[in-house]
Order: sequence, then C-alpha cells, then structure tokens
Amino acid sequence: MAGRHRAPSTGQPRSWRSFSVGHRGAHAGSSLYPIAPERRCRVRRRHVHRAGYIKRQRRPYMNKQEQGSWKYMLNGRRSRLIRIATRAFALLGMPPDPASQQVVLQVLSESRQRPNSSNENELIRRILVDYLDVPAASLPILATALEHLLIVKTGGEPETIGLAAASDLQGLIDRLAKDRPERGDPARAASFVRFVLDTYGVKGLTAFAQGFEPGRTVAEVCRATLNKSVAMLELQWAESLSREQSAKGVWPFMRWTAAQLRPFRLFCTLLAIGIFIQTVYAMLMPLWLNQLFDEGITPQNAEVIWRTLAYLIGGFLVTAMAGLAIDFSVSALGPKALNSVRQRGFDKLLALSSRSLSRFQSGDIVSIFTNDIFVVENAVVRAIPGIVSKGFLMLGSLITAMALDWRMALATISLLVIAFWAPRIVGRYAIKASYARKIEDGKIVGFIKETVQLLPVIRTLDIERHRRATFDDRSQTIYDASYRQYLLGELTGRVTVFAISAAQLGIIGLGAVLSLNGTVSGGVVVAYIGLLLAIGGAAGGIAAFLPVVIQAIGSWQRIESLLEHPADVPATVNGAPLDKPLSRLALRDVSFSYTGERLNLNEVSFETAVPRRIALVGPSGSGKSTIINLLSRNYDAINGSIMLNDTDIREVDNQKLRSLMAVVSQDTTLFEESIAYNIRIGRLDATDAEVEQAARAAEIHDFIAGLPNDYDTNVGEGGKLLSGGQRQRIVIARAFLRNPQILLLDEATSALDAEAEAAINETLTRISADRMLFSVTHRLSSCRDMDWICVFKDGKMVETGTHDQLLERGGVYAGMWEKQSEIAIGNAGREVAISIEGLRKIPLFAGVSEQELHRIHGLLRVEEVPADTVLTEEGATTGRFYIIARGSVDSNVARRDGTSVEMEILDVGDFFGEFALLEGIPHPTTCRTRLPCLLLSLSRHDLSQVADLGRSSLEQSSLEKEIAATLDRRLDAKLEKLLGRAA
Ligand SMILES: Nc1ncnc2c1ncn2[C@@H]1O[C@H](COP(=O)(O)OP(=O)(O)OP(=O)(O)O)[C@@H](O)[C@H]1O
Repeated sequence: MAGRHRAPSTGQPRSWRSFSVGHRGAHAGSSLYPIAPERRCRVRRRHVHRAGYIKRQRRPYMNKQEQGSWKYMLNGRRSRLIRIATRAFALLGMPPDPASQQVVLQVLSESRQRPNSSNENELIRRILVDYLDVPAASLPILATALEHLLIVKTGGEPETIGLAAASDLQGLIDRLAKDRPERGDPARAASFVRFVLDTYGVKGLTAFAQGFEPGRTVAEVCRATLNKSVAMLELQWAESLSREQSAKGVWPFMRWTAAQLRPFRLFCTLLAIGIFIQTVYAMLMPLWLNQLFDEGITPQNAEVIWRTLAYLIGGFLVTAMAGLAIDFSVSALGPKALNSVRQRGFDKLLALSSRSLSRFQSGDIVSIFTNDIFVVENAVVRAIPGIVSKGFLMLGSLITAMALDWRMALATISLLVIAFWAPRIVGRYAIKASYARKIEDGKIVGFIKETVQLLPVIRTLDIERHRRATFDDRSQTIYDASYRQYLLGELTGRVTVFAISAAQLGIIGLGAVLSLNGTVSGGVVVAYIGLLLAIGGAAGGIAAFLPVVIQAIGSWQRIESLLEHPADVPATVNGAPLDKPLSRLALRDVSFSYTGERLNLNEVSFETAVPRRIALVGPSGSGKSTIINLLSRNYDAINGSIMLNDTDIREVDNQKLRSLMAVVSQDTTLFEESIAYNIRIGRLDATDAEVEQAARAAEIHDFIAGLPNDYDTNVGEGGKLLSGGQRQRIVIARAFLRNPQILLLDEATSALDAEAEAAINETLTRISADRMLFSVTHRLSSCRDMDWICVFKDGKMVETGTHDQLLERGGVYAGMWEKQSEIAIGNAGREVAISIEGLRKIPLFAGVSEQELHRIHGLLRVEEVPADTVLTEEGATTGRFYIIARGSVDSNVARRDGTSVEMEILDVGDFFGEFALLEGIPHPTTCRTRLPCLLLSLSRHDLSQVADLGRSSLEQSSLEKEIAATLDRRLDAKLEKLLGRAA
C-alpha cells in the first residue's frame, strides 16, 4: 500500500507520514501533527507479550545517526501516543481535544515511575478516567477493549469473535477486573464495547461504564443503564455479531483445503507421489541437458549422448505416468472432500436453532449448497493441485538453478519473490470483491425464490413492473460485483505473468553477460534457459489458477459461515427421563425475546394440572404462538423455566420430550411425497391401518379414498396439489397418529370451513379429554368449552380464568368477546349473521335509525375469501366495505422503496374498506387476508339504495349526513395514525 496515497502537506505517502515523527511547528499549518521530512522512518512489526496475549505493535526504528537521539525516541513515542489518543477521542465521540497532547506529555513524563505499565495502557486509562469519569469497577473491561481496538488492531481488520463467545458478560467483567483474562477475552471485551457503541451510542456506553457503583452486580447495571437484562443484552450482542462478516485470505483457505483432503490418505499419497516425480524430473532435466550439451554434443561423445537421451526419455515416460496419477487422484479427492463438506453442512443445518436459521437470508443456504460448493470443488480439483504441483516444480527448478550457478539462482529467486509479492494488494481486493459477489448471488436467489412463491400475489397486486424494476436493480448490483470480481481476479494473474516475464528477460540478460565474461559455460546458459522456461511455465500456470482460487475463497467464506455457526438446537442439560406420568405443567416467570431488542414474552407464570384444556387468546402479536414455541422447545426462554412435573424441560431428554408432544401450526406446508408419507412422519413405525385411522379422525379419509392413487397420491411441492383445508387435515392426522400427551395447536383449524372446523373440534375435544391441550385461537367461540383461558396482550399474560369468569371480569377477553359474539356462522359457513346491535356498534352506523339499519343489514353479502387475497388497495377508490366474521386481515402502507409497513391486524368483529363507500376517496392502506376469511360486505352501490352519499350535504338525509360525518372522522383519524407511524 505504501506509496499509493500522497499526503497533501508533505508530498510524502500517507503511510510514511503516519509513522513519522511529529515535530510541531516545522511545517506550520500543513497538518495537525506536521512532520520534518528528515525524520521519516520505516516501520517494522514486533510481537509483544502483554496481559496474557500476543499482540502486534508498530515501532519506528532509526538510522545509525538517529540512534542514541533520545529526542527522536521521545518524539516517536509522542506521535504514536497522540495518534492513539486522537483515535480514542474519535471512538468515544469526543472532539479532538488539544488537552490530548497534555495527557500524552504527562503519561510520557511519568513513564519512569511506571515500570510495569506501558505508556499506551496508561494513556487509555487516563482518557477513560479523566474524560469519561469511568469508575474503577468498569475500567478493566473498557481499557482492555480500547487497547485491543486502538493498539492491537491498529490499522488492521477488526477481529471478529464467534457467536458463542457473546455470552457470560459477568464472567468476562470479573476476570478482567481480577486481571486474570482468559485467551480471547480482550477480543470479547472489544467486541462487546463496539456493540454497545453501535447500538446505544457513546451515551449508552458512558452510562453503562458509570453505572458500576459499589455493590451493584452486572445484571443491575445493565437493567439500570441500558434498560435490559443481561440475557437480553447478550442476545442482542450475539445478533449484532451474526451480521458481521469476517474477511479471510488465501492461506486460511489453503489450510482449510488441506484439512478437508487429509482423511483421504490413499489419494493424497498418490497425488504427493505424482507431484514428487514431476518435481524430480523438472530438477534433473536441466542437469541432463547441461550434461548432454557440455559432455556429449560439444566433445562429440556418443555414449554420453545416448545415455542422457535415455534418461530424458525414461524420465519423460515416468513423468507422464505421474501426471495420470495426479489426474486420477484429484478427480476423486475434490468430489470426496466436498461431499463430506456437503454432509457436514446439512448436519449443521439440522443442528441450527430457529433463531440461528433466521440469521441467514432465504437464498443464502440454497446458494451455499449449490453454487458455492461447486465453485470450491472446482478449485480443489483444478486450481489447488495445479498451484501446489507448479509450486513444487518451481522450488525444484530453483534448487537445480542453485546447483548450476548460484549467482543466477539468487537473481532468479529475488525476481520471483517480487513477481509473487507484486499482485498481493490487487489479490486482497479481488478476494473481497469475490465475497461481495457471493453475497449478491445469495440475495438474488432469495429474490427469485420469493417471486416464484408469491407470483399469484404479485399478479393480484399488479406489481409486476415494480418487481421487474427491483430485479433490474439487483441484476445491476450483481453485474457490478461480477465485473469487479473478474477484473481484479484477472488483474492479479496478469500482474504475476507480467512480473515473471520481466524476471525471465532480466535473468537471460544476466546469463548472457556472465557468459561473455566467461564465468558460465554455454551449457549452463542453455540449461538455464530450459529452467527459466519451466519456472516461467509453472509461474504462469499459478497465475492462471489464481482467479479460480480467488473466486473459491469468496464461496468458501460463505460455506464457513454455515459450518462455523455454533450448532445450537436447544440441548438437553442432563438428559433426565420423565419417568412419572405427566401430572403438572408450570411456566415460572418466563421471559423471551427473539432478537434481544424487546421482550416478546414478559414474565409469564401459570401452573396447571394435566390433563387440562387451555386456550391461549389475545390480539395479534401478543405472544400466543411464542408460548407454543417455548413449550415445544423450538426456542428456550431467556429467563424463567417451564416445568413438567418437577423437571425443567431443558433437563428432559429431547427425544423423550418430543415424543410427548405434537404441534399443529398455521403453516401447513407438506413434503413433496405421498399422502401416506406425510401422515406417517408423525410416527414412522405406524402401520397402514393406523395411518388410515388417523386420517379418518382428521376427516380426510373419504377424500383420500376418492383419489386415483388414494394414500399413494403425491401431494406436489409443499402440498400445492391439495387445498389449504386438505393440507391442514393431513397435518392434524399426523398429530393424531403421534398420540401425544401434550397437543399444541396454533390456529390449527384456521384453514377449515366452519363445518369442517366444528367436526375437527369435536374430534379434538374427544381425543384431548385425557391429555394436555394448548390451543392458540382467535375464535373465542371455541374457548367456551375450554377448562382454562389465558389472555395475552403485548407479551404479558393479562387475564386467566374460565370463559364465564373472564366475561364477568369485563377486561380484554370480554371486549374481544363482545365484538365477536354479535356474529354467528352457520350452515358450513354459507350463512353469516350479524345482529342489529352488532351493526350499531360499528361507528359508521352508530347514529342510524333501527329501520334503516335493518335495510343495511339486508344488503350485507357473505364472502368466503382465501388467505393472501388483497381486498382493498392503497390509493384505489373502488372496492367494498367489509366486516370480518372469521379470519384475520392485515392492513399495510407502502413505502417509497417498495417495502410496506404493517399498520394493524384486524380480527373477527373488526371492519375495513369503509372509504369505498365515499366517492373518490382513496383507501389509505392495503388490506390483505392473513387466513381464509368469512366476510360480510357492502358496496357503495348497495348503500346508495339506503343513503346517497354523493349528494351535497344540503340534499342529504340525516342517515346520509351521519355516515358521511363518521367517514370523515375516521378518515382524519386514519390519516393521523398514518402520519404518526410514518414519523
Ligand atoms: N421469528 C421471529 N423473529 C422476530 N420476531 C418475532 C418472530 N416471531 C414472532 N415475532 C414477534 O414476536 C411477537 C409475538 O409473536 P407471536 O407470533 O407469538 O404472536 P401471536 O400472538 O401468536 O400473533 P398471531 O395471533 O398474529 O399469530 C410479535 O411482535 C412478533 O412480531
């Protein structure tokens, strides 16, 4: 990098300037710390052992004249300390302070009194104490972090730590306070401080540091200063790390490749023998040529000529065989090694928790298993063996060169070192470009996957052109990334080839001059030309393979991001069997967060006897499904515990725990296999008769029996050949087959029509009589038969009791019930009735007379709408007014960048689309069904039979005025809400 950037003030490269000795006043006004040109010094790296870890330091060294000049030393140290102080001020968000020089001078002047502490450490401690008022208790972690960030890593890439290391903050702080750091602790401290700075800013870090008052635990400090429990903070820290990308280079990739190939010893040995033979031949051939020329051809010695020719031909044949051995071994090695990587990747996939999986972009994993593994395999089969064998060829040739003439050999080695060193910088950028390209590949795969899945939605919304424009943007990004990757990759090879050609010319010139002097023979020059051709060919070959390797490094880093991800499927603590029959289930102060930003469940506690049937109800997003996720150990609580009898579920053997449960969720995606397979995976050893019995219980047997291949019918990708309701029944049959003690239903009947729902509910009631049932539901009518109801709101359990108790209480549940109870569904969903009272509760009709309400009631139309259907579109002035009788609808507003913000989720009893009743008023939001819905709807035309909302206010009846005024108020309220959300 040296010499590339010119400093404006001194005309010197920036890298020189930054390590030059400050000499204030010598170049007044040229820079903050102007430099006397004669004081420039070069930089070397030194390993220093301090505080239990190895770190790299940059130190200036002096020429002879300068040695002994204490002034120089003082200035050198001072400029380095001032640089560290300036960086510390910048990191901590403080203005560059002239006092920083004061601190530096003070630190330097007292350095003799501190034999055990370096100036850098002292400087950082002083800044923290004097400027940030950091107390002694938090000083060690902050000082260690800043030392790591500002001294150890000066100028380098920030060191990343593994996700698993983002834990045990208390332990980390304790160890650093006792000055007993473990390996990796300084990097962890640095990572934690960087996370707090990025997330909470300098203010947050300062508050955290200053919060360490005597007698306070780390947990108390976190809660008091960052308003988070330690567990939440650690979770958020880990999430922030998962977004970091580590940059790796050629050598780590080579080491990784060697590790992958090591288990296949036979092929590795064959490959090594092949390379060895090729190398030996390459070493001997020039010597034989020399002999042929000097001892055979020049003195006309036939015996030597024939003997050497025999050597050459024999060597050629053996080398050809060695070449075949190399081809054979790499063809087997690459696929074998990458097959094992593929298997490990898949194992890792199965070992990842839901939390970890959500850290990968949707296209990433597909792209890792398809494109990335292929690219790395190509490099392992072609490029790496090529580079290794050509590297050995070069090495062997150089040894021979040494034997022929050491002067020419030394010149060759020097020029080759330059030839391979020259492309290093381009190579580094090429590797980064390759990684960036792979990230873009993953994104576009995800985008295409999403487009294929959501094509019907795209068509309904008529946003093909918008999607096309987004695709064009992404394609352009891929183009830019590919262009950079290929250009920089090719340039790396080109620079090497160019440097090698120049080196060859130089060495041939040197040989010619030496032969003119008579110091080398003609045979040596001829042999040397042969050697140079071999070396040039090998180096050219290496250069040609470099772009392939560079591309593979980008792919390998992505493969590693999966392989290195800690396997974190919630593990069993002591594998206790649950020997006694299940009699009690309890949640004790359970808190949970998905991302660490906010609590999605907040200290939920309840205890229940088993068997019992419990309904979990509450508005959307209140945390009902999260309870199911925790009970099934899809996630573990971050605080509190879930107990079965007296055992924490984290201690129960995972297999045993899973065998106790069956989960039926809203997601009914099936495997692309037969119906029988999709039911049988509930219990793999089930007989055909048991599968059929489960299907009968789920009310799906008759449908299956009517199919041409009955239970052997393939359900298509994700089950797309079946309807949503049929898929849901197959999932329910699967759960029945499992015969679980705890049945967890998460909106299990949401895709069924009312009649099917009633039938399935009856079956569920029957089979859940002697087992534990948790049922998440939005339909409160199904809660009446439940033994117990838990009502959630904003992650808290706000009410519990039976249906009657909760109604009597008049709280959240009673409010939800009131909205829903006015609507009755009958005759398999074909009949939906809303009471006149229910209609009057809708603000639009609040002031309308009884008689007119009856007329409006008669005009309402029943509509059955599948999930994911857009009913009102933002900006459109057409459509209908809807009341939700069953299902759920979300209301979104589009942002300029094409994404959308969720405004609210509407449940049974809610209404929307009222602006369709006014002429020319656009809908402020897009409303789309989340689940299959039963709706009551009214069009503007229908309503005009009762009230003409288009007439001027003078001509309007009182009904018309009332409706128009209510719509006006609602429009104002919606606009206000929209503006609030947008702000
Ligand atoms: N995988 C996830 N990652 C991040 N946040 C999530 C995740 N799943 C749910 N949440 C958030 O957690 C909160 C509770 O979600 P949960 O699914 O438990 O709600 P719910 O009451 O079941 O809602 P609904 O009735 O709409 O299904 C919501 O605010 C949601 O946005």
